[in-house]
Parts: sequence; C-alpha cells; structure tokens
Amino acid sequence: MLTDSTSPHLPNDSPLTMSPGFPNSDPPPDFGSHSDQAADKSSNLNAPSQQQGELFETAPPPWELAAQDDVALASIVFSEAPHGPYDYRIPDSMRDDLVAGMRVKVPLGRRKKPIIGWCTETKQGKAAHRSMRDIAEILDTEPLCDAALVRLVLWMSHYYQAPAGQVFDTLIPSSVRANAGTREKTYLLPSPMAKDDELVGSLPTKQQTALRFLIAAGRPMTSQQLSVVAECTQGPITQLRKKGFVQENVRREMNTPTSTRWQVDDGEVEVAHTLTDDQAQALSQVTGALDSGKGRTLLLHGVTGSGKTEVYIQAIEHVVKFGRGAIVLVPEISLTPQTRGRFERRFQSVAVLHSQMTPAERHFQWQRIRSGEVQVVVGPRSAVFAPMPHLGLIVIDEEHDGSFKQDTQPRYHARRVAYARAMSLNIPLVLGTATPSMESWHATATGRAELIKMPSRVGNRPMPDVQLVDLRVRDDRTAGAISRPLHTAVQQTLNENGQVILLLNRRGFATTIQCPACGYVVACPDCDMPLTHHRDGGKAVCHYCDYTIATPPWCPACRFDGIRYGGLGTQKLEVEVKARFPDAVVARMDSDTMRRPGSHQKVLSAFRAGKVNLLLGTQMIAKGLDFPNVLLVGVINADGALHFPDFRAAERTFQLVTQVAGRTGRGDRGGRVIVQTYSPEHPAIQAASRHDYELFAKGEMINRMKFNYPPLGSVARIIIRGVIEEVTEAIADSLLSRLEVARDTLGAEVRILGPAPPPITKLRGKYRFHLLLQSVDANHLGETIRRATKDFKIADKDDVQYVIDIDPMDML
Ligand SMILES: Nc1ncnc2c1ncn2[C@@H]1O[C@H](COP(=O)(O)OP(=O)(O)OP(=O)(O)O)[C@@H](O)[C@H]1O
Ligand SMILES: [Zn+2]
Repeated sequence: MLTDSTSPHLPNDSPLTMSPGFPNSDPPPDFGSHSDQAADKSSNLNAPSQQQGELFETAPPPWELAAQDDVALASIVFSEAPHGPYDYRIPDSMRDDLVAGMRVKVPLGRRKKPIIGWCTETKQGKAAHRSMRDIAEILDTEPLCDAALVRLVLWMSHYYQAPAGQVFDTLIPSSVRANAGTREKTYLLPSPMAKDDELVGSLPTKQQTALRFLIAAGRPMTSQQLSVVAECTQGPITQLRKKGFVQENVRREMNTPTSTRWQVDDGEVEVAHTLTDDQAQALSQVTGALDSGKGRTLLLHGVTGSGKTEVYIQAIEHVVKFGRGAIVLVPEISLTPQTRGRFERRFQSVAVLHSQMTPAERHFQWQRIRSGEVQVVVGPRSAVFAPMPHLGLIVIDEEHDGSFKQDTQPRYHARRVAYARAMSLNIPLVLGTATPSMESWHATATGRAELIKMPSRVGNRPMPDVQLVDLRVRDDRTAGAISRPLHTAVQQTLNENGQVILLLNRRGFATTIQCPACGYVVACPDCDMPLTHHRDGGKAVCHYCDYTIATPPWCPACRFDGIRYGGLGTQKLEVEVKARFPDAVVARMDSDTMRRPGSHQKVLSAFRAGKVNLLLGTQMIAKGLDFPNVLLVGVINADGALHFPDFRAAERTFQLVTQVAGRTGRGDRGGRVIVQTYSPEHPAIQAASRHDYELFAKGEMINRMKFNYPPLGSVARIIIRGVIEEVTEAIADSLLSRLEVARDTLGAEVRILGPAPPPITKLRGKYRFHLLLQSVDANHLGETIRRATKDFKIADKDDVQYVIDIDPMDML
C-alpha cells in the first residue's frame, strides 16, 4: 500500500474521470449497452483505462457537456455476472430522482424479471442503438452511497480488480439492503378535499368526527391511532379513505428501537488522563494535521502501554468539537468490552459494530450513522465504509493486524481503503501500533507518512524483561510443553498472587493424528491437511474447512490400535497446566471456547476481577488487553509462525511476540516475559526480546530489498481452483501465457512465478494452483493482470474458477 504510483489522489493517475461523452463500444445486443467505463481501450501504462475510479469530483456535471447529446443515461453494474457496466435509458419520469449510489431494477439479457443493479453514474449521451433499454424501477429514495463513497467503490473495483457491483454489496451490508428490522407503516393525512367545510359537513357524524380529529392533530396518524383518539371503529376511517377525504403515506420504520449502549456497567471507570509529554506531543501533531485540512497519514508508533488510546480519544474530541465524526478501526478480536467501554464512556454517541450483531441491529446502527448523529464508529475492517456524513478522521488501531485484509472478494485491505477514503476527503489517517507493518514504516521513510513516536510507557514504567528459553537445551526441557524455567516462573507468580498469560497460537488438542506403525496421517479428504484432534467430543477437525469426524480409535489405513496424537494445541496445554498447577484457576481463550456472544467479556471480566489466575489461549489474548496484575507472560513456542513459506513470516513472529510481551508490566508490580523457542538467535526473536522495533525493521527491510518484496515492490497472487487437477493446472498454464503476452505487449516490468501448488494444495474438495506476480510498480502489475484476464473465459464444463488477490497477506 501507499506506493506512489497507485495513490488515488496523485495527478499523474488522472485521466481517470468517468468522462461522459466517451464513445460507447458496441454492446452485446442482449445485455443492455456497454457503458463508457467498459469501453475497450487498449490499456496503456501511462494512461490507465477509463474504468479506473477517480476519488475526486473532477468530472463536470453532465448538463454542462455536449449539448448535442440527447438522452439521459445511467450506468448500471451488477453483483452477479454479467457484471456490466451497461448503459440504460432513464425514462423522463425518473430523471429527477435517479442518482448514483441508488439501486435500480433493469431488464437484463433474456431474463424474465428485471434484476437489481447499482447506478454508478447518470449522464447525457446518445442512445447507442435503438433497442437500448429503460430503467424499470428505482429502489431507493436516497442513495445508499453518497458521491464520495461511489467514487470509493469505483476505485476499489479498479484497484482490486473486482466487479463494482460486488464492491457495492460489500460496502452496503445485506441487512441494509434488505431493510432488516423495519416494516412499512401507513399513515393517514387529510386530503385537499378535507378543506372544503361544506363537503365535510355532508359526511355522516362518525366520519366527520374522525376527520376533524385528524385535521386537529396536525400530523399524520395510523388508522389505529386515529380510531383510538376518535373513539370509532375502522369502518368510518375506511369510508373516509374511499371517499378521498384522507390520503395515505407509507413510511418505513424500525420495528423496535435497539439499545445502542450496552455493557456500560462493566465495573470499569474511564477518566480523561492528564497526558504524558509523549502523548501531548503526539496529540498536537494529530490535531495539527486535523487543522491543516489536508489528507495526511500519521503513523503513531507507540510501545505497548504507551497510552495510544488516550491520544485517539482526545484527537476525536477535537474532531467532534467541530461537528464532525471519526471512524476507529480495531482488529475484530480486540473488540472487547474494554475497548468498547473506553469509547462509550467518553462520547455521547458511539456506534460499535461487530460480527455478532443481528441484521436488525446492524441496519439500525447504519441508519444512525448515516443520519449524522453518531460521533464515533468503532468496528472491524468493514467499519471503514461507515456512511458518516461529516467524516473528520480515520484511526486504525493495531494497524499491522492481519484481520484488516478481507480474504474473500473483494480482497481489500482496510488500511489501503482508509487511506484512499481519507485522502479523497482531505482528512488525516492515523495508524497506531507498537509494531508497525513494514508498509507503513516504509511510508514514513519515503515521506508519504509522518512518524510520531511514543517510546516510553505511561508513568515511565519499564518495558518488561524478556528471557529466551532455548528449547534445544536438554536440561530445560520437560516431557510437556512447559520448560523448567517457565514452570518455576509460573509457580512463583502464582505464589505472589500475580496473574499469568500463556500464548500458544494453535487451537485444538493435538495438531496431527499419526499412526506410528505405518506413518499414516489422518487428513481432510477435501483439503489434504492434517486433522486436529479436539478432546471435547472426541472430534478430529479440519481447521481449513471445518470437516469433522469422530477421532478414529485405530489407524484407518492399517488398523493398528496405538494411533498417536502429536503436536500441541491449546486444549492439551490446558490439561498440562491444570496438572502442573492444580490450585490455579485456569481459563482458555481460543475460537473454540469463544463461540458464544459474550464469552469474551465473561472470561476477561473474571480475569480482571482476579477470579482467574492463569489465562491461556491463541493470539486473541495477545492484543490490547490492559491488566495491571499480569506479572508473567509465557510464549510456549515462538517459532510457530516463523517457518511458514511466506515473506512476512518474520514480521508476524516479531509482532506476535512483542504484542503478547506487552501484556505485562502494565501495573506497579512490574512484569516479565519468558519466550520458549528453538531459534533464539533469529533476528525477529532477538529484536522482540529487546523491544527493539527499529532493529527488526532495519534488518527486515534489507531482506525484502533482496527480492523487491513489499513494501519495496508490489505483489499479486492469482489462485486457480477446480475439481479436476489436470484441468485446473492446464487453465493455470493458459492464464500464465496470457499474462506473459500482456506483460510483453505493455512493456511492463513484471516477474511472473508459477503456476505452482500453494502450501494448501487442496481446499474444500478443490485442487489449487497459484501464480505470483511481482513488480516494483503496482500499476504495471495491475495493468498486466487486467489485460490478461479481460475476456478470459473458462468453459463451464471445466468448472474452474480463479481469484485475483492484490497485495495478498498470505500465500497459503
Ligand atoms: N496520561 C495517562 N496517565 C495515566 N494513565 C494513562 C494515561 N494514558 C493512558 N493511561 C492508561 O495506561 C494504560 C495503557 O494505555 P493504552 O491501553 O491506551 O496503551 P496502548 O498504547 O494502546 O497499549 P497497547 O499497544 O499495548 O494496547 C491504560 O490503562 C490507560 O488507561
Ligand atoms: Zn478440510
């Protein structure tokens, strides 16, 4: 992200307007008419194609253009194939109502019924051919996306190479599209006829009474309400309607108001702190950026416990003072009551978005946000699309977190999108973290982002001492997962009434089930990955697709009955911990124990209250938690993520160890960290043990430079999947040749690798191949793929699909 060449606001990106008046290409007769945006222009690296989104309002309004054009047209896109855009004629009766960002119904192909599409643009133009079709119906009275969000959609569609219709569906939750939790209510109001006293006087008494009540009320009423105040049955009211004395007005309303504030009573208090010098300095840099009225990116690099949240809050207070609002993105797993509470206690009107909302709640919050009453939206990556009318600031907390990248189409990164949105609105984007992503760090080095440092903890608390335990040293090892030094430290901490956090980034009990006699590994038939044994319920589960069987008591291959459970998951660790420290109250936090809504809160408040002595779990315990009595953090195996075939493996390891280490030493009693590892000399682990981000970043940047990996270059990945291995590979091969041709025609500098089987060779019953593309110029990369995949059709009978992943976050 943040590479110059792709910055949406840069002028050199720019003949990108949705310029009306561009010649229409010949449309396929059955599919409406191809829109300008789809007009076939041979791609040219220096003049990106017309469909590229432009985030700024640069196009003159349609009526200022070419007077010879004579029809009102709308560009419509669809979330299902064919995606469009196609041009439709806007009937005169709809001309004043249709605006980009609304949904419409239009005829498409030979379909019997009109289908739903999104309007991306209205314009004046020439009907391309006589049979050009008309918009059938407009579905929204107000656009669901304002002009700026429509531009964001078009930009995302271009950059991530995903159909605009799909991007719209991502921006606007289905609960909003379906009006979840609302119903239509019919209101009555007097018609002009009711002004005629003589006419009214001629009505039967009951009807007259009812009508006079309605007139006196001076506001629309439902017939129910009217019958109550007028003390009559529905009969007279129905008569009034029939005779035309009252008119009907249908409105959509929320069924029941959903409570907007919850868990305010979690026993915590939130006071405005007197800022430390670091915080005050950071805040003034952020408010300076806010007051500059410019789009700027600020990277707030503050060590764990440096009080970044307080800086966000006071910056948002500044924004709110000017009648504007802010969006705060947090990783889904840090949407804890603690985070929520911090914001809810400090602002009047907060909307917290999370994955466990009902559709009605989601819709309700969306409407609240759009109405302008919400000051702060807090939520995971999708909150970047919150329809705030006066957005003044976007904050991304833990900006390095992998959950900001969506792993289904459109595969967007919330940081990249937030950047695009902020720059187009000329507002600052604040990225906060103790462990900046290499992308953001590089941006500060090249001047595209400003660096703000908070190098010390609140109250000048020292960073915790980190001790590395080399698991290769036999004397320290035990039969279990906990080494001798870690065991001693846990015992000491418990004796002193301190609390302990243990991190193991693998859920389940045993991570492989293998037969010692024949070597057979129990694997998922659909994914070819080893199944993980889960003790509760005696299940073997595929962690990629959730395929579940009863754990086999003997080897399915050779019937040997001594099948072995190898590898270590959080369940097994829990058993070991309970055996070693029988007096301690232990809680486990992983996605298996945290399935039910509210389970997070339950465990964390028990931990806060001191009812739990030892908390163990996966990475969900590594972030954001702020508990002063945690005196020891243990990392069971720091190498877990280190040996992944991924250029980000070291970065992830550094982040995880640093973040979890940061959970201790946050109170007056200090704290220490024990990290168990087989590679204590690894630079990522060394740097994490010294809390030295810059040391890590420097070494890592040199590694990335060798191969032009991001952030020094751009990467894209194309995954091809299909049911028949040979067919899938053949299609991957033909895609490769198209990519090579496209690259050579464009003269683009792009390295293409593959097709090769990725680490996960089979997923949900489909074979997989991938192609990796690399370039120092994101534009070259994007254009090459766009050109190669344009008109690339795969026969239905082959049953092969491909997905494009721009800036992929994993290579699995
Ligand atoms: N100026 C201050 N004076 C006293 N306490 C403060 C101040 N600012 C923040 N705190 C407290 O310090 C603790 C740490 O703050 P916070 O959780 O914001 O840190 P952080 O930088 O986000 O850390 P992490 O990256 O580990 O999540 C919190 O309990 C917070 O209430
Ligand atoms: Zn599977």
